[in-house]
Amino acid sequence: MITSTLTTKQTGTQVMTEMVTEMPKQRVGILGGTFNPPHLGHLIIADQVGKQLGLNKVLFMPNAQPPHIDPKLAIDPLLRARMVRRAIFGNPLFDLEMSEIQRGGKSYTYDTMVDLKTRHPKTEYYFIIGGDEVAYLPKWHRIDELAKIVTFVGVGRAGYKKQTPYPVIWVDVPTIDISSSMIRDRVKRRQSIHYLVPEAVEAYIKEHQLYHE
Ligand SMILES: Nc1ncnc2c1ncn2[C@@H]1O[C@H](COP(=O)(O)OP(=O)(O)OP(=O)(O)O)[C@@H](O)[C@H]1O
Ligand SMILES: O=C(O)c1ccc[n+]([C@@H]2O[C@H](COP(=O)([O-])O)[C@@H](O)[C@H]2O)c1
Repeated sequence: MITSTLTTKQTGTQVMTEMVTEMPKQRVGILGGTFNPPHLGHLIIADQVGKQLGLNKVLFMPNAQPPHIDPKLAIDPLLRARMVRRAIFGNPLFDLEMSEIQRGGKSYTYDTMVDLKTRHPKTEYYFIIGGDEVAYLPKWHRIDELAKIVTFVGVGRAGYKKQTPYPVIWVDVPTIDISSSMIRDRVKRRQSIHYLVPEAVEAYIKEHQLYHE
């Protein structure tokens, strides 16, 4: 905010006036996920949505504990976050958002978005979800309130239905049938995951012997 002193022409009196130089409104995408591990499907949807909607940033936000999945299936959040950091490295549109991991416990999106909106009230958030997940929105914690503070962005995924009682912006992205469960399964069976995950993630999985059982 810039405050300047002006002298008005008619009265000659000195008045303080505030020339408020507003920060331009930030439009930020959030790709929340378990990222167990991150794969090319995640990178493609985040990049496509960010560019097609002209967003300032897309934040990859690994959860601490996925709300509706058996937490035992997800490896340590810090390992998942490190893989995400490696996966997004070099793309200036992308950043890592650690607030769910820092908060710990079950990562309900409503709690996270209230926290982010409180810290960044002028930012508009676009919450990106795979088309398969859109069908489950009615089951999300405090979904009616969440729908008022974020805009949902749905992206195509094989076998999804575009039906939801909540407003969703649909963005067309090339369909890529890769999932984290498929990657885990391939590692377990000693099959190649090359070109399915970024090379740095492949190296990390190998180095730390992840998903071998
Ligand atoms: N190939 C894909 N195409 C479109 N959306 C995807 C794809 N993979 C993941 N997503 C979406 O990205 C978000 C985060 O996904 P998540 O980290 O749970 O990975 P996942 O591949 O769905 O994992 P899992 O196979 O373990 O369920 C979710 O909204 C999910 O629907
Ligand atoms: O808040 C909820 O009730 C809720 C229920 C299911 C999923 N989510 C969020 O949706 C994102 C994708 O979830 P997942 O399980 O596919 O990794 C992730 O950020 C989850 O925290 C959130």
